[in-house]
Amino acid sequence: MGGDRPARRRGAGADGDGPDPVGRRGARQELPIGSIRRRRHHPHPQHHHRQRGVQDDGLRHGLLLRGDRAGHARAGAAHLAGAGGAGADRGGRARRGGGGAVILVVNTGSSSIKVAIFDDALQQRLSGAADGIGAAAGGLKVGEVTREAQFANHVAALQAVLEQLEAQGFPVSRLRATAHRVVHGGARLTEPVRIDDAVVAEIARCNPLAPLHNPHNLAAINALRDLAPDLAHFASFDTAFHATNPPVATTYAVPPAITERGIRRYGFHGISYASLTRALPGIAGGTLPRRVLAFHLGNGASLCAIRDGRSVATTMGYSPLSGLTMGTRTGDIDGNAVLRMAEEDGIDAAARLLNHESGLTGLSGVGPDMRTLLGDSSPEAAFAVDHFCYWARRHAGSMIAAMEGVDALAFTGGIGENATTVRARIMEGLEWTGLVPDANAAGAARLHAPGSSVGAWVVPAAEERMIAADAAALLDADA
Ligand SMILES: Nc1ncnc2c1ncn2[C@@H]1O[C@H](COP(=O)(O)OP(=O)(O)O)[C@@H](O)[C@H]1O
Ligand SMILES: CC(=O)OP(=O)(O)O
Ligand SMILES: [Mg+2]
Repeated sequence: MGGDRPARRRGAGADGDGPDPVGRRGARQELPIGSIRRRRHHPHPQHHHRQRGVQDDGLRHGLLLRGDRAGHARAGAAHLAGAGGAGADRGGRARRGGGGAVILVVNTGSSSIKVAIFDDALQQRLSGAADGIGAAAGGLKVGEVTREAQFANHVAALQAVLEQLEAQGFPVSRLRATAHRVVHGGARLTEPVRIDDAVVAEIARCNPLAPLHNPHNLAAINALRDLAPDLAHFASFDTAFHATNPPVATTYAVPPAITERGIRRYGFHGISYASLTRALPGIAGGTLPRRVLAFHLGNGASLCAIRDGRSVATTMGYSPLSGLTMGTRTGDIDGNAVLRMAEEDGIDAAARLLNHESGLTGLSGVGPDMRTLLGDSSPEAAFAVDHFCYWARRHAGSMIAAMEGVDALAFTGGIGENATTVRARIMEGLEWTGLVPDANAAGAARLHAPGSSVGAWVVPAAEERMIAADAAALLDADA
């Protein structure tokens, strides 16, 4: 899957460009419908009371959906009728994308939106991504169509993606449901859910806990709920897989009154870990190893100790800031150091520094992109890569202790799937576990030598398929 991802441009790193690090802005982005036809026009009384609290990048352009719903629905329909575009009618002409209703999965990251279309058999029919959102240079790739683009904000990027999906046979009118990755579900949203106003409010409540992610997740959810109010919309949560962590793992050593305020460890990348747990037996052959140490190494990076298929410990905590060194995030840092920065530089500057200007970017002065760093000859870039590998190994020791040993390692995410030298350096540091790494060639799924007492595997990230499966299960339960 990593191979499908559009190349990231220097300076357009995943985490570095979000302009609102503490998620304080209240206004919402709105989706200019342009040529996109709303699925059905059906004014919704509750709709006007929906929780907002979504980031607004400050730009409003084109036709705003909420300005004149009926008018735009008519304009959109007229445009489609005139254009005779692929998939312009629900039951009639053959569409380029083939027949049948589909699920649209939306994975909104800090500077990218990945989408995928799944049919009833959960076969992926089309995938796409817009990246470099908010940066000077971005890109759009949907199916075989690729172009350079500049996206001022997530809603503009979503619109471009939807237009391309429509052009390739998957208009909004053909959707059975939309299904979203939501990074932070807090303590209450611990299973996939159908989105209603209460769910939106709860997600918005978690915005300050995942400032690089939740506001963008909500922007996409609100835009699609506006566009297709009658459609079923679902959310799967990155935090949910870790709901099985014991209290001793999730509780910070603070008085209970603080914990009750929600200040505890949650953990993230859970959709990726859930999907890895399902996929590993098929890749490794046999049943799921009893103790799996999973490495999700992307722009955000974390580890998860998975015992008997359940998360028992993970490196991220209250927010996706802690644990490993990341593209732009510090990973673990002493609370008193944070207080000092807040005191001397102000809270906003400290939040920006911790979330956007640190990690590989801060250490190297080059940027967050591992591929770029590996090709950079400066000592700073080399030190940033050293730091990443060293802390991945150190945290690995902690995860192994939490599950009292390890039977298999599994690497996923853009770095985990593709950066062979990074993987090799992490594995070299774990040979004390009984792991004997193999040649570790690019493209290999098996990374351990014959006779190694610990397995090591590459598991392509399949978050989108997992989210589609969650939504399909809820649709079936409703039927
Ligand atoms: N061939 C490669 N070699 C080294 N690093 C790579 C390669 N392909 C992707 N990456 C790295 O993967 C990271 C992005 O991971 P990804 O999982 O796509 O991020 P996101 O968190 O945005 O989903 C970047 O640091 C990128 O440089
Ligand atoms: C939770 C998180 O860090 O996500 P991402 O890797 O997409 O930034
Ligand atoms: Mg990711």
